[in-house]
This record gives sequence, C-alpha cells and structure tokens, in this order.
Amino acid sequence: MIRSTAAASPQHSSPPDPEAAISIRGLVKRYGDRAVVDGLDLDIHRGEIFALLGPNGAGKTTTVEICEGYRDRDGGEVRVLGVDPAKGGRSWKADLGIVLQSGAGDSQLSVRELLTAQASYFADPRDPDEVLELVGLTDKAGARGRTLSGGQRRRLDVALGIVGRPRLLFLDEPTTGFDPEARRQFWALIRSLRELGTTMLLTTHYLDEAEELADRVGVIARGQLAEVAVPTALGGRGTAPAVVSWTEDGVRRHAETATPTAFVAELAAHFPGEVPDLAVSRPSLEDVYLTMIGDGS
Ligand SMILES: Nc1ncnc2c1ncn2[C@@H]1O[C@H](COP(=O)(O)OP(=O)(O)OP(=O)(O)O)[C@@H](O)[C@H]1O
Repeated sequence: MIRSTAAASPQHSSPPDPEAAISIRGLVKRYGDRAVVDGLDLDIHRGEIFALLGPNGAGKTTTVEICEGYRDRDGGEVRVLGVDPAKGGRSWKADLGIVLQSGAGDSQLSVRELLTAQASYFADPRDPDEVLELVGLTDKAGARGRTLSGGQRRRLDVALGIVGRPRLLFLDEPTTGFDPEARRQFWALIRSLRELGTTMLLTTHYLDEAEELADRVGVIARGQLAEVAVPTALGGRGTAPAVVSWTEDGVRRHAETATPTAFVAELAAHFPGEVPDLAVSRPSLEDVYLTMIGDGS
C-alpha cells in the first residue's frame, strides 16, 4: 500500500522553496484526459544526490523534463535553482547539465573535439582535458565518438553534461548497459562530482545504484510521490524486524526479531563455537520498493 506524503492539491502545500535545488508543489501534467503527474510535491536540496525511482510509465521522465524546461506543465509550481523552468533564460540553462539516455557518442568528431565544442557554449566551462581526466577518458581523447564502447560513450555523455560546470546535473538511467566494473567506476565519478558541489537528480531502475549513490530516494507511483527517505529508511526499512538465520542439526532455521543483537547473543550461548551459517538480514531496498509499488501502477 502506498503511504502518500503528496498533498492532494497545490493550495494545501507550502510555497516552493527558492533555496532548494528543485522545489515542486502540486505538479500536474495531463496527456488528453489522463493525468500522468497528478499533484506531485518534491524538494531536492542543494548538494545532494537524489534518486527518483518508479515503475515504467510512473511519470519520472515527465517530471524531470518539466524541471529541465523541456515540457510544459498543466498545474502546480516548480522552481529549479530558484527559477520557474517555464521561464528559464540562457544563464539559468547554463547552470543545468543534462545526461540523456541516448547520447552524442555516434559523432565523427574526436572525444576532445566534441568536448571543446560543447565547452564553447558556456561562459565559464571546465577545461576539457580536466573533464576527460575526471571521467577516465584521457586515453580516448583522440578517438572518434563512434569507436567508443557503450560504457565509454556513457562517460562521454557525462563529460558533455558537466563541461559547462553545471550546478545541477540530471542523469537519466546513467549506467544502463554497463558491466559491473564500469558501474563501480561510474559511481566513483558521481561521488567525485558531489564532492565538487554538484547537485544531482538521478533516475534509475537499479535499486543497488540508488542505495550506493543517493543521499535520499523518492518513489513515484501513479504520478505522485509515494515516499521520500534516506535509502536505509525507505518503507520503514530501518525499523523493520530483522531475520536471523542459522543452521541447526543440518536444518536451515529463520527467526524474525526486533532485537537481533540479544537474539544472536542467546543463540550463541547454545552453540559451543561459531553459530553455523549465521546471517542477520533486513528487508532490502528492492524488497520495500516492490512492496510500495506492488498494488499496480
Ligand atoms: N508525449 C506524450 N504523449 C502522451 N503520453 C505520454 C507522452 N509522454 C509520456 N506519456 C505517458 O505518460 C506516462 C508517464 O511517462 P514517463 O515517460 O514520464 O514515465 P517514466 O516514469 O519515465 O517511465 P520509464 O521508467 O519507462 O522511463 C506514460 O504512461 C507515458 O505513456
């Protein structure tokens, strides 16, 4: 069951927070008669990495594109870096970095040429060579975009998104198609960008990615924000009972307990040495996420 924190309508909300990186109140977007975003409230703080989760068609891309100024809204208030995206001018746009799902990697230009061209659109760009270093593409500076691997193209997409020194970076499913090592390297890149002070809004279907990277996660379902929390607390995860598992007389045993430390201490007293195959677990982010969206989308 969804635990809705979204206000029913904009008039019940506080006004948008101009200090937030993104502040949304009562956002509505309709296609025909259907509201695909239906009264969504959200604040993303400056400097944080925020992951937006939700099933296919939940309204994530629509919400993000309204924030980027690429789609009109039918209702509600939105402020991105203090500005209404429907009225955002050139200097506001220059503060945004956007990494879309399909990037510019097919170009005949070299990686450095692409970055240098992109940098020329901005008043105070990063040095393209520093950006190449940051994304781990220094060795590929002279390579044509189309000769890059999928993971390298994604790094190039990020390089293009950050060369303008954005204050706010939108990352749409950034690691789709990455191998496990490339994902870990990409996560390190995202963390180093956070250390440079960049706010990031990430959409992803990878729960482990959200858990690794995000300071907070928000779950969108049916056009509303179902819950916002730190990843360890979403869906009551932090206070959910733990499950203690062990093997006894060749049989796997499980016990649910609110006091796993005491339970394990008691269990330990029954065994001469180590408790065989002892494990203590709590619901994963995926467990609580699936429960939250489980009643249809
Ligand atoms: N231009 C459009 N015209 C009509 N319907 C649209 C349009 N764009 C999106 N929709 C519908 O709006 C709903 C929300 O789409 P959106 O792309 O925001 O979802 P999403 O959460 O990003 O999904 P995904 O995880 O699949 O990317 C979907 O049902 C989609 O079919």
